[in-house]
Formats: sequence, structure tokens, C-alpha cells
Amino acid sequence: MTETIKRKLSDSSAARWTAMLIVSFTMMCGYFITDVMSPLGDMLTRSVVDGGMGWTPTEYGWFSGAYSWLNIFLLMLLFGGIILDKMGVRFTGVMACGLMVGGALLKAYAVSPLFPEGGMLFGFKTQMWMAGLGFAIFGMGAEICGITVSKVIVKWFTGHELALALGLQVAMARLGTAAALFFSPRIAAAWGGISYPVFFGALALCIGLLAYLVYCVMDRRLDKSIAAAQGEEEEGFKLSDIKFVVTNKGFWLIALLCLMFYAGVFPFLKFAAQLMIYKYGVDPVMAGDIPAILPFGTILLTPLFGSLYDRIGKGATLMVVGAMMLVAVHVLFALPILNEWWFALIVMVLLGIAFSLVPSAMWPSVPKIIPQKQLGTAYALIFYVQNIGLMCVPMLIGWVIDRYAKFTLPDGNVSYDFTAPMWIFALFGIVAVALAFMLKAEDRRKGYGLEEANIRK
Ligand SMILES: C[C@H](NC(=O)[C@@H](N)CCCCN)C(=O)O
Repeated sequence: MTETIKRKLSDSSAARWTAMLIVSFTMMCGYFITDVMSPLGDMLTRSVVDGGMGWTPTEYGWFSGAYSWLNIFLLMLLFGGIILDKMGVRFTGVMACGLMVGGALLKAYAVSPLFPEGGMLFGFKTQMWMAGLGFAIFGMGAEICGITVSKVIVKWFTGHELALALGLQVAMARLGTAAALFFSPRIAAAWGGISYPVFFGALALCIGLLAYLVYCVMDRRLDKSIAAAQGEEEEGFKLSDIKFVVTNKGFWLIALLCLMFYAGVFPFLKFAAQLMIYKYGVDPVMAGDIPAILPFGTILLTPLFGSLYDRIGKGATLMVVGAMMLVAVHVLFALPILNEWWFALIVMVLLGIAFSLVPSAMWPSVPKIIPQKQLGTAYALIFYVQNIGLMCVPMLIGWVIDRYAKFTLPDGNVSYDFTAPMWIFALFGIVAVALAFMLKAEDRRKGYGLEEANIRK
């Protein structure tokens, strides 16, 4: 009797790369909105007479951390992970996109002239609270979308070019960040308002939502082909899965490394434009251009390192090297040397390399530690831990700037000295290095295979 070997849709390379491109496009639009305000920090914190919005650095720090409010306090990321493992990627992805669009629109409204200015609540401007609420709703959608997209890629690429695909997805997301850093101040200056780049991003996100709906059709077909090839459905999520994940030491080392490493990158990006203006003398309209090098560099390097990991392994080593480079970068930014734009550019390129090494190895390492059935929960828990840093670090840095970095020049203008904030960022890097070494040792003990190639020969 001849047995027919049924192929899954994911065995077709055209189908899996198309799926990857579609979901990555949606994520890219999300990343645009995440950083759309980062190069506008100076505009927000300038006084109203100088054409700014008069926010304090502390308010700007709170607003930047608002991305994680609901994820942390309402445990939305954890619920998102459970919803993902229970309801699947189609329902969860569409829900997440809807939240992103709604949140982005609320944020744009809050910083537009339509919002009544002047109110105060708990010592902060109501405008900041409203923009923060929009950003918090958006952040909930963005993080749930992030874990969904990771799961989609693992679903299509396991046994194939997993790290390369995850690397390319991250690269496209970084393109969204780079576009935000580069275009946002230009759109705001050309159209005469901070809300315009945010409205533009919300529109792009609507297209991202439509793209995800197209992906849903592909996903349904993939599920049918999996059922035909395997003859049975995968077992669903159980609450005991959370216990399985949180009792795994390797999982905690990755989660804490993620917290510390990303605390030194994403929150830094929120203040990088101001660092360029006040330490390196860059013109405010071009202040986002040097930080934009960071995501641009990662666009090429993340897939490159991902493919290296796929073919020759060394995932834990890549994370150790990346974390060490993060420390070097922040120390160079902190030291009172070479306050020239070209030096800032070189250091930013180094940060781009570090920011490619760690993510390209970290995200494909999670499925080596946690089985696919619990992957949604595992990614959600890692993002949850990471969000603690994404919320607290901008608040801390904003407060440190207000308290220790702000000074008045002889001509009466306000200026900032970024030495203290940069040493704080370097400290996060040092802890990340220690964690990366511990993960490497744990891998040797438990045999997760982090140093092994991903592609099965
Ligand atoms: C893939 C990974 N994503 C995340 O870390 C998200 N939790 C945070 C997204 C914040 C966007 N500025 C990454 O981007 O490396």
C-alpha cells in the first residue's frame, strides 16, 4: 500500500515568506506609532512661548512609560498570552490591531489643538494623562500583537529558517522605528503640529489591520493543512502551563536579560534626540536622524546574525557580546569626550550592532527552552517582565533629568547635562552582561541547545 505524505502549507517557502511579510508589515506600523513622539521630546518640553507644549521632563517620562501601564497594572499582557494560546493567532491578532488603532487615535487627539489645554490632575497636565491613556491602550495592543506575530512566525518556520525569519520580522519593525525617528519631526514641522505624525501613523495602522485580515485567510489554510498532515489538533492551553513556564530557570534568565538589555535601548531612544541636541549640538529638526541610524543598522544586521544563528548556532555567545557592547556604548555617551555629531553617529552604529546581536539570538532561543504549546504564554511573560522596564525606566530618567540634569544658561535658556542618565543606562547593561553569562552557563548545564544551529540537517 502506498502512503501519501501530505505536505503542510508551511512547507512551501513562498507561502511561509508571504505570511512573514504580511504580519511583519502590521508590526512595522505599530513600531512607527511607538516611537512617533520620541524625536518630539524637545518640542513637548519646550515652553509654550518657545513654540513647545510646556511639558516637564518628568511628564514626558511618565507619558513615555505609559505604553506599559495597562500591560503591567491590569496584567493585560498575561491575559493576552492566555487569549493567544486559547483563541489562536487570528482572533488575538485582529483584537490587538483594533486596540492599537483606537489607542493611536486617542493619543493623536490628546496632542492636537482639539484637546482643551490648561487642566491639571494629580500635579500633571490632563493633556499628558489623556495622551498617556491613548498610548497605554495602544501599548496593550502593540505588545499582544508582538507575541502574536512571534507565535505566527514560530508556527510557520519551525524546522526551517526560524531565526532568519524572526530576525527579518524584527528588521521590518525597526524600519517602523527608523521612519518614526526620521519623518516625525519633519511631518510635525511641515504640517505645523505634533498630532499630525501620530494621525499619519494611525492611518498606516489601519492598513496594517487590513493586511492582518489577509493573513487570517492564510492561517486558516495552514491549520487545515496541518490537520490533514498530522490527523489531529494540537492540545490546547491549560493554566498549569504557566506553572511549567515560571518554574524554568532558563526562562527567568532570558526574561531578566530581556528586561535589562531592552531597558538600556528602548527608553534610551525616548531621550536620544534630546541627548543629540544638548550634548552633541545637533539641530532640533534633525535630532532624530542620528538615533534613526540605530534601527536602520539593525535592519541589515538582525537577519544576518539570525541567519548565522540558524546555520552555526552560538546563540548564548551572541547575547553575551551584544550585552557587553551595550555597556561600552552608554559609557562612551556618558564620558565628557568628543562632543561632536560624528562621534555620536559612530557610537550609535555600535549600539545598532549590539541591538542586532541580542534580539536575533534571544527570540529564537525561547522555543528551545519552552515547548511550542506554551510559547504564547512564555513570550507574554517575557514581554511582561520587559514592560516593567519600559514603564519605570523612562519615568526614572525623566525625573533624574528634571532633578539633576536641568540647568539654566547665563542667557536664561534651559539646557540639560545627560551624564547621570547615561550612567544609569550603562548600569542596566552591566546587569545584562552578568545575566547573559548565567544563561550561557545554564545552557551548558541543561543542554537547551542555545549554542547549536536551528536548521535541522
Ligand atoms: C521583538 C522585540 N519586541 C519587543 O521587545 C516588544 N515587547 C517591545 C516593543 C517596543 C517597541 N518599541 C523587539 O522589538 O526586539
